Amino acid sequence: MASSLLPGLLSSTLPSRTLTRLSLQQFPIRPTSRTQYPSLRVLSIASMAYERELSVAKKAASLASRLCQKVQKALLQSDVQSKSDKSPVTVADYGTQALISFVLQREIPSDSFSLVAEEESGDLRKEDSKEILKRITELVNDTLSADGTYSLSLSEDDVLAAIDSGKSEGGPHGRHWVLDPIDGTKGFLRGDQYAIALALLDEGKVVLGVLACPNLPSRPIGEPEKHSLQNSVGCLFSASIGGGSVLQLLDGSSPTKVHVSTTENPAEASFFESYEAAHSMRDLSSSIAKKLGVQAPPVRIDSQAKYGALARGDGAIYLRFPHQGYREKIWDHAAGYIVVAEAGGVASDASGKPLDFSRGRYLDLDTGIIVTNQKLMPLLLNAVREALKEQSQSASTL
Ligand SMILES: Nc1ncnc2c1ncn2[C@@H]1O[C@H](COP(=O)(O)O)[C@@H](OP(=O)(O)O)[C@H]1O
Ligand SMILES: [Mg+2]
Ligand SMILES: [Mg+2]
Ligand SMILES: [Mg+2]
Repeated sequence: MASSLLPGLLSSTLPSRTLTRLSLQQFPIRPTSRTQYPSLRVLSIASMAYERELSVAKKAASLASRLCQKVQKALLQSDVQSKSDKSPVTVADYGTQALISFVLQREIPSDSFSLVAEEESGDLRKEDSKEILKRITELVNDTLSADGTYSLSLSEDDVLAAIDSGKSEGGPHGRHWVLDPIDGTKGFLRGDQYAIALALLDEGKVVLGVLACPNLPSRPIGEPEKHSLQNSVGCLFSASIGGGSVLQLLDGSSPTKVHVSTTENPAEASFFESYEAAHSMRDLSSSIAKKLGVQAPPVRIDSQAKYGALARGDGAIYLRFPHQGYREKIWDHAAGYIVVAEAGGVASDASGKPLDFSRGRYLDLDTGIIVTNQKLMPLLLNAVREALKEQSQSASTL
């Protein structure tokens, strides 16, 4: 588990000869009044089986959202790198992954710690990344010390090791944390929506999920602004299996249970899709929406904030149809999936098969992902089937 992270972590605080005999349990957590999350009411309505894991996941995601907000406020060009697949990655993606990996290992010590996460440290270990690594380490340490829970400081090696703890392959056995440190990095860079998405798999099933959406308004998307008090931003969705889905504000307001829209009438339903046109085929979504009789234009926002918004009923449908050849990763959906499922929604691939998170880092699925409420799902599946048939017919006549 934390073996790779632990020695470096402790090296600044302990004589090296003591390192082999120490475990993380020997460093008790010291909560302060500021870090006492308003978790009591949440825990009373959430499944007790994963109570501790859920509370740690919420704490980790909340801390990470502070780190991300700080970076988003003062985004510098030097904070952004381009990965080998040309997608952007920022100091906040790396910092969040290191921070959450550290908090999980520290607070839930386990010999079989496993984390399936998006980022890895390869680029940060290069000679020209020294400055960026220093900045990430400072960000992580500043966030930890501002919180007051931890009195130690991570070294650059600790940060690299914490990031690389996310290399697990996941799979159908045992427990695996699943993390997208910033989902919607493009939205984050634009100053729009993004989410910190953390879930836990147990024997191949998603058993809890936390979605921190620092820029998501507390009022429903699309609803006109009313009173200034209702205009706060920063939502924390959390769910554990059998415990329902809960929304609280990142500023710590009291939690409330959320439920997906109960509409049975597609004409009243609005649908979400990616803000980025390259991430989902818009002509296909629009053909599906038309067949269903959806009247409203699509609501386009980045990240798993779409799942959060759907879970509280802001819209009734989420359509995601990546271009051919794109393979969905489990961290792009695990947390959002359980937040919606526990709010009474259903998610499946385009052929109606449930999403299977037990097959490793990828979600191997048929064509796309669709999410809605129980009543609309059969209608939606019919519309998807017809639209896909038409799409393949028109492709074969070209
Ligand atoms: N061509 C593509 N098709 C579908 N999804 C893509 C994509 N390129 C990137 N993505 C994924 O889309 C995620 C963002 O989702 P959304 O479109 O809902 O905002 C990205 O997550 P990251 O931002 O974590 O890399 C990335 O994993
Ligand atoms: Mg990415
Ligand atoms: Mg993502
Ligand atoms: Mg990401």
